Amino acid sequence: MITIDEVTVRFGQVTALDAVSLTVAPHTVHAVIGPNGAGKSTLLNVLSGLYRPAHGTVRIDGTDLAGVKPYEIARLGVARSFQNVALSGGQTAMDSMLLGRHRLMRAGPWRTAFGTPGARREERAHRAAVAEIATRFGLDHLLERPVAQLAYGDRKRIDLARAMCAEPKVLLLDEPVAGLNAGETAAVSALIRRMRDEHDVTVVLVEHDMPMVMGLADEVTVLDFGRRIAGGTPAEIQDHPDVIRAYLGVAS
Ligand SMILES: Nc1ncnc2c1ncn2[C@@H]1O[C@H](COP(=O)(O)OP(=O)(O)OP(=O)(O)O)[C@@H](O)[C@H]1O
Repeated sequence: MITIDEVTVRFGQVTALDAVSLTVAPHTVHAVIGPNGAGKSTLLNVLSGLYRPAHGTVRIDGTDLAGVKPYEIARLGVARSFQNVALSGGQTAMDSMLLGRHRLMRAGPWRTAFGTPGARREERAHRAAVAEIATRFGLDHLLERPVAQLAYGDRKRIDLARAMCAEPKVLLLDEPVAGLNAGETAAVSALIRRMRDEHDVTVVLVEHDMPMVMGLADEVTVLDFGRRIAGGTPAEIQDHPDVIRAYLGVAS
């Protein structure tokens, strides 16, 4: 369970989040939507510990994130994908997904560099785990390909699989289908659904693609100018007058 209670984040004069409260139930997809600048990415950055709220508390399974460093939050089982696919050029999909397992690796850089038997064994185990996750998500044929040569949609799916390699409890997704065509969007939606249903992952999803959100999310929180203006199931929020007003850009 993620509990966000009265969280306020300011950047100088801008209040990016204004006393926002919401809860995310375990093993659900919770979408955060709203017009540009509403505070959606800021909310994800608060959950991953990148931004600190000026006020309010964030708890993940009861642990208050105040003062907890981003790498410690990752150790708690929080992984994220990025709006702009953060995969670097020459590495293969396998290399990239191995990075996703970083928090699970025990061998430090020295043991790995000297190639001790323990470190080699551990690396083999991690490679096997990556291959298994890739197979499960139908991406195994891409593992040896340099990421830079992959189609954009495949890169997005590899980035999601990389996040899954951390075996997260909570997955933060920032616009996972931005720039994808309808077929690729359906493939990513199916992947996220499986993460929730088969891997017990709790997903917080920021996304502008409304049909995708409406088809996938269990709950939706709507932000506008840093405030939470509505929340509920997709059916409950889609006819909400404040939500319609926010999207039409009419002052409420
Ligand atoms: N690091 C920062 N420094 C200064 N201002 C910021 C920073 N991050 C966000 N903001 C401001 O906070 C507000 C909320 O931004 P945020 O990126 O969270 O919105 P968003 O809903 O994710 O928008 P979009 O849909 O365009 O990505 C905006 O006014 C933005 O300019």
